[in-house]
Amino acid sequence: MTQMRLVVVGAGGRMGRTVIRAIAEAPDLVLSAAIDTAGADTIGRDVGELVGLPAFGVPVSEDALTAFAAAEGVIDFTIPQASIAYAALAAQARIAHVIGTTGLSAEDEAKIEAAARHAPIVKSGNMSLGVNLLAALVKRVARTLDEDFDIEVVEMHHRAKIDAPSGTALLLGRAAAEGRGVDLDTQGVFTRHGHTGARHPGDIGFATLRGGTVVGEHNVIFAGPAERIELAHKAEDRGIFARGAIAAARWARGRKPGLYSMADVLGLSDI
Ligand SMILES: NC(=O)C1=CN([C@@H]2O[C@H](COP(=O)(O)OP(=O)(O)OC[C@H]3O[C@@H](n4cnc5c(N)ncnc54)[C@H](OP(=O)(O)O)[C@@H]3O)[C@@H](O)[C@H]2O)C=CC1
Ligand SMILES: O=C(O)C1=N[C@H](C(=O)O)C[C@H](O)C1
Repeated sequence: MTQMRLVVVGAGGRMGRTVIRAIAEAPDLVLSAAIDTAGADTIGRDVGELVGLPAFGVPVSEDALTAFAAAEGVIDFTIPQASIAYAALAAQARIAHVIGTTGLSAEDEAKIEAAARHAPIVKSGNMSLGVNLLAALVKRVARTLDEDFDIEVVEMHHRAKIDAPSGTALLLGRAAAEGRGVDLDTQGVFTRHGHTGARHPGDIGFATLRGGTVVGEHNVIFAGPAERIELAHKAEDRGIFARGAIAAARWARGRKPGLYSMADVLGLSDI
């Protein structure tokens, strides 16, 4: 098979740079373009130089339309507004779109679902193997335990993160809700402050910590009578997300239109 031509959007971001470095190491992939925000100071710079590698001969561009027309896939860790615009463009170009961006609203999700009618989209709040395996375990444990076990999701990320709770915390909360057979939209508790009253049975609580350079830590606690089960994941390097996104792009190459998850990519959907 020929090398897969990939576009990275959000090229100058923490994840964009990590994905570019990971693509440079993969002999079956070629970075055909790197896109950043229009007017950003990265525009025009050589992509290799941007990520601390020898020059690629590919300048960072703001022209996504031309880039998508000449590619088979796009990897996107940006912001919600950008991801929905790129989903429409990727749908037009009929190329695979891997979306790692978090903090999407219900309206954004609906737009992505609409785009997925025309091209394959793999979207996940966490692209790592470890977290997706953890989600399967959380679902399994939640299926076994009843409301005597209170479920709480605790996450910590670096100080620059702009959304809360994290996409991963929501993914894990959803796995717990699914395992228990309840709806996260009605059972989720996202803030506690002041005189809250006692915890309601069946609540799924979320707690958010921000600080320093923490890549991403998640802990799902099942707190029962006189015992507690904790399932945790600690990300030590953003490379785990980049490798997952690349695996998703390879998996989505030539696949029929649809909205897929990392559980589909990793073969974990039936757990
Ligand atoms: N699913 C997963 O596994 C993971 C998801 N994430 C998520 O990915 C997203 C990005 O994270 P991170 O890399 O840390 O954030 P950064 O802020 O470092 O990077 C985001 C990049 O997107 C760029 N950007 C914004 N708008 C556009 C646009 N219209 N076109 C092209 N580029 C654009 C920004 O440029 P500028 O600053 O110039 O506007 C910035 O360079 C977040 O939502 C995060 O939660 C992160 C890690 C793993
Ligand atoms: O913003 C980040 O950094 C991360 N975001 C994702 C999330 O919101 O869960 C994934 C990872 O934890 C890092």
